[in-house]
Amino acid sequence: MCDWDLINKVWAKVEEDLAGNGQTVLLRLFEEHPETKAHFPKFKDIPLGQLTSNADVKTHGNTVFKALGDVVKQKGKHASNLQALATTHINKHKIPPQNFTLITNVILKVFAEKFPGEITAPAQEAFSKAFKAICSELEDLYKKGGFQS
Ligand code: HEM
Repeated sequence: MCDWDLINKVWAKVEEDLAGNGQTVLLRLFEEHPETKAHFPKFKDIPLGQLTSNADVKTHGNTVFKALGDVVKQKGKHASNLQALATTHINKHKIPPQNFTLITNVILKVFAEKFPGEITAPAQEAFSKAFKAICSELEDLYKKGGFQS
């Protein structure tokens, strides 16, 4: 069982600057895993250094974090949210499933740095469990969706 209440408590803090926090995560993802940037038609040809001031990165960070917040708020009853994400990321964006593990690991790292007061050991554990469950459910949906890399 994941402690969704604890996760939602931290998420309220994340929402104080949803776009900025999403932007930080995307930039860190591109920095630590440069191959992920190549999946984004809007960003793949722009050097990382220029993306820090790119408004589209912030807008997309907001989009990603809005969707992730919608998942978190379901407190585990997120099957339809994950199905929608899997469908577009399989068929439209063609994102291999292991990228979800990369981004959720980056999210945990960024949260620990930005919110040391909120990311207590139990909160870290709750997010870690929830993200693992989400990634594994997405992987199952990818298998059902016949993802071909
Ligand atoms: C926490 C995990 C993620 C969430 C919640 C998320 C959410 C979203 C949402 C809501 C959209 C727009 C609507 C749609 O097309 O479904 C989107 C678009 C997209 N996502 Fe994700 N995403 C995640 C992870 C990733 C990862 C790891 C990659 C690639 C490494 C990726 C690549 C893309 C691309 C290329 C688009 C299209 C961007 C554009 O409009 O130019 N996503 N994502």
